[in-house]
Amino acid sequence: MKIDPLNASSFALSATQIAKSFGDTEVLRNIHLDLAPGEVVALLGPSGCGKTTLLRIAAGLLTASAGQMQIAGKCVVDGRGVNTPPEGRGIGMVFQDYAIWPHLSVLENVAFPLRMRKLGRSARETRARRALDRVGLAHLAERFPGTLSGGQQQRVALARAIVAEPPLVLFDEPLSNLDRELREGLALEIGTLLRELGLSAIYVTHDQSEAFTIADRVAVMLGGEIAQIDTPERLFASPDSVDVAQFLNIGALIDGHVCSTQGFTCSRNSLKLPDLALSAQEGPARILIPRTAIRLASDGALTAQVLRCQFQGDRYLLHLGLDGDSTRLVCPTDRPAALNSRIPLAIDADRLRVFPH
Ligand SMILES: Nc1ncnc2c1ncn2[C@@H]1O[C@H](COP(=O)(O)OP(=O)(O)OP(=O)(O)O)[C@@H](O)[C@H]1O
Repeated sequence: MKIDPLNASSFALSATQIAKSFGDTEVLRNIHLDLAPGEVVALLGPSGCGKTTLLRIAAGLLTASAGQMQIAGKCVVDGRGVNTPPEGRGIGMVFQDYAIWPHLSVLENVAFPLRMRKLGRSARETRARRALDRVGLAHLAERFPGTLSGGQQQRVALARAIVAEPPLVLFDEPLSNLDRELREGLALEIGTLLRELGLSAIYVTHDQSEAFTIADRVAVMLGGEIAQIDTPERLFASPDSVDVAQFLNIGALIDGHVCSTQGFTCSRNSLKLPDLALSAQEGPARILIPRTAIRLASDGALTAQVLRCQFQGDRYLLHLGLDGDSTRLVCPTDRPAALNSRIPLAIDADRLRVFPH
């Protein structure tokens, strides 16, 4: 059977050439983003790269300067004056500051979107209790938000965002006010819940591990553009650019030269990786040595000095200096190594990436 590719109207969200400027400052440029139904995409990037601006345009809280956007097949932005207000987009939203009403009980807060959709009282209550049950808060339905912890308040906001099972849920750094342990647990729960309910979502964060936990695909945003959008695994295995590799902190980046006879030679000629079957074209290049490409091996081709041995609870991270070069590498191991000791390293050539200059 022939499967039709998705067209714009079958996407949960489809954005084309979205741009945004504040005065003379261009903050977003040429944004293309398609979300399949049931897909979760994280917008990941450093502070100021435009993640929140893009999310606010999707929410209808900001007007795009150019471009088109459809949500569940409905045009909400067309760059010629159409800008459907938030309440007309039928989306769920979860913000960093929870944005739940202190004067309403937990149940009333969660039922609120259903009230806006004119559902009867008993249907509202049944669905709100079900949503609360899904986030593990059924027992707190009658309480008021002021009596809840930060993590519980964020679950209320989550229950409210999903209660109407909207075509799209938007998350703006929802966990950044919580401590690390709670953040990790809730990120897992949110990811599971979105998948169980088959909801589509855009999730803004600057936390890589949160993005990788929750999202099917991650859009790395740099300087107002989507630099790369891919699954977490592919982003790590095949970053499209030096900037993406640097932002994701995948490994060491070394300037040098690719030569068919000598392999890779660094610019000061002190680091040579002659045995690597590099398929890159000859010439000046930067090589990425991911941390996953390095392992301790008695027959390793390189020698390095242990500059620091960092205990991380379930493993050690060795900070290494390569012989005759200022390059620093990190290598995870399950055993500690003595400071300043010299250790042999093997490099998995298949995992190296070469970026020609
Ligand atoms: N209302 C505004 N007026 C002028 N500039 C703005 C406005 N809102 C955002 N900006 C600028 O747009 C850029 C992108 O901001 P945005 O909040 O989208 O970044 P972000 O990636 O979400 O950052 P963070 O992770 O710090 O929240 C920033 O340089 C910011 O100063």
